[in-house]
Amino acid sequence: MSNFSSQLRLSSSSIIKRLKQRMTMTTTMMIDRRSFTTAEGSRPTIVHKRSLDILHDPWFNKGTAFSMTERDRLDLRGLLPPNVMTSQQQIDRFMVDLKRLEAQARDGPSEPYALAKWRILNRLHDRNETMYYKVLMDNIEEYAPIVYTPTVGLACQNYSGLFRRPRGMYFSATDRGEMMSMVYNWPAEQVDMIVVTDGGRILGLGDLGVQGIGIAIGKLDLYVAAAGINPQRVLPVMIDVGTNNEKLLKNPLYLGLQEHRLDGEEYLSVIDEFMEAVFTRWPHVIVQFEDFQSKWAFKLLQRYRDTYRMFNDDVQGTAGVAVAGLLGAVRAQGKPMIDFPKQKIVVAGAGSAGLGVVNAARKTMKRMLGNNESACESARSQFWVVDAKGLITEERENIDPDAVSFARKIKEAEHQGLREGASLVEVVQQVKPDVLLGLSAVGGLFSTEVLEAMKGSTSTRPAIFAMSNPTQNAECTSEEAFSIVGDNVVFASGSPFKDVNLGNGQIGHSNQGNNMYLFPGIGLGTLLSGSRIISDGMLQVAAECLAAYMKEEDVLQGIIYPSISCIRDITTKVAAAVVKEAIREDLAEGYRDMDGRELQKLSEEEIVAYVKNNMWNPVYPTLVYKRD
Ligand SMILES: NC(=O)C1=CN([C@@H]2O[C@H](COP(=O)(O)OP(=O)(O)OC[C@H]3O[C@@H](n4cnc5c(N)ncnc54)[C@H](O)[C@@H]3O)[C@@H](O)[C@H]2O)C=CC1
Ligand SMILES: CC(=O)C(=O)O
Ligand SMILES: [Mg+2]
Repeated sequence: MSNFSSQLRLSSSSIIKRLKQRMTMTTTMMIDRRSFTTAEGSRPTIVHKRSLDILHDPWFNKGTAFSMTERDRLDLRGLLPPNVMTSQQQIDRFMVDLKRLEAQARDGPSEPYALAKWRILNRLHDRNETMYYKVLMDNIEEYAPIVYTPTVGLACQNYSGLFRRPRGMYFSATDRGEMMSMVYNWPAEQVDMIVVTDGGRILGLGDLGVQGIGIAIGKLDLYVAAAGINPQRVLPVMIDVGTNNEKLLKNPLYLGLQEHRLDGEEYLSVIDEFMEAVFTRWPHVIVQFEDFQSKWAFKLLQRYRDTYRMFNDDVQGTAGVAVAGLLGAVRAQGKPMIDFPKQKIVVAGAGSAGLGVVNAARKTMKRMLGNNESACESARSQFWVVDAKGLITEERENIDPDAVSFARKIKEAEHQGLREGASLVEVVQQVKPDVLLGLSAVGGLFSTEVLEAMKGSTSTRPAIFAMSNPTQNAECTSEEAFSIVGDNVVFASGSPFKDVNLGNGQIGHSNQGNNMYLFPGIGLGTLLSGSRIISDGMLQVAAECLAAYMKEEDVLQGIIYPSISCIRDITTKVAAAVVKEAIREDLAEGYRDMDGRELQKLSEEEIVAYVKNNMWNPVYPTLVYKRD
């Protein structure tokens, strides 16, 4: 270590102090009409509106929590009931209303009940963002399944009916040639994070067209809650290129373009124009691609990843989360992670998610085996990929070009007693895998027969990952996995399931294996590092960080993912790991007044402090009016 860097370490607490000061200064300097302070809530925010305009602006509205002096300052006196409430009293009042719904739902949780909760939360989101995120963050275990999977799926399916107030931006095929100017219609001067979808494949629910904007909103809710991205700097985007969903095409109340999806070069030109427009207005923004059909997911990722700050959550986020879970499943067997390359893995589903997972898991095995040719071959031979047509081998006719490198050699298949197109149950029976992982979007695909076949697994602790969303699309339930395969199973699913009571005081743990554990940290880490691209290395360290987060004693009990209540903590760590890797790869150009060179000087501890200090918290700032 150089003298300089050891001195740096010695004085790390003073540097953290310096960091804090600098970041406070940055906040002050950057105050614009839309920004407001975060942690302390004491620094005033300048607003350029008053009276009812303030009450109708969810970015600034505090409702009954406006103090009397603020009511005077902002011409609000008389426009609100006189009793000034604390933010906690406001939340208590809101929760009484929400919980009343629970008491009325005598049949227990049901879809209409979940959707009613979504509507109540959505209305709060429209009225008062600070309070909305406070409620969400304080009750994340209860409300993540409402604003995110599974209920967000239901909300998307019903979006044309549920739509009240717009949120986010809509770019459509009819806006070609206009995007560069219309992007300036968005009121925020600064946008850090965009989640964009074309609605082509929303969760496992298929083509939902324009209604898919709900998933972009739900993902960004997690960016705010988990990563502390300022809600005034997130932008959900729907690119409406039409829909091939016949029901929507015929529905007179559908809100999107009622024409078939654009394809080929026409489609690409729309997405190209959108990317150029948003990166022209906000050169530092990060764009997360979400729920595109697989045929576009891979193509667009290849097209943009070396030029723009973007990633595909379904391909790359899911891959990292799955790899972390697969490593956990090895540890749950009492084995070291380095034994991962010995695992036999059957994957059902060869779309953006399934192939993304196999690709990343193979790379991890290869690295563990020494990264040479034989390591590559060895890693390849551990995976068996099955799609709607059965086992994928080199004999597959008209094989999807994205799946070619995952096809088994016909000799290998025969050696295993299998053939092209063998059914999932046959593959499981013959391979006797350690892990059965589903990303097929087919609810119940892991039938009793398939799960019975998993009893033949050569693992001491077979793992079942039913990762498809939402709940009804999960390949099996946790109850089915434990009751059919056995108490020793390691279980994970994309949408949450309850733990299973195994009797004798034992619990079968239901883990949630969802990309929500990575995408917020990948986004935040990229933002704060100022990396121009999102490298494989940055994604890799994110996955490793998630894997390392789990403690040995938990993993041995079959707990391979953290509880969602830790999501802010895990996101902080993932983001710090991503920043560190971007610095190591010399990609980090810095963020605001923390330039690349300053970043290079930070110790690990300082990087974590830097991340934490840049996370937004739901605290009402003091508002001060100034004329435009
Ligand atoms: N847990 C998580 O974090 C994530 C879960 N997902 C879920 O993964 C699912 C798939 O997403 P994509 O790959 O983008 O969709 P996709 O539609 O591109 O792929 C589905 C794949 O499943 C295959 N399949 C269909 N029927 C099958 C059957 N009977 N047996 C075996 N395979 C079958 C299809 O041939 C295709 O290869 C969705 O339900 C999505 O919600 C996606 C991303 C993240
Ligand atoms: C979780 C997610 O990204 C999906 O199901 O598509
Ligand atoms: Mg997705």
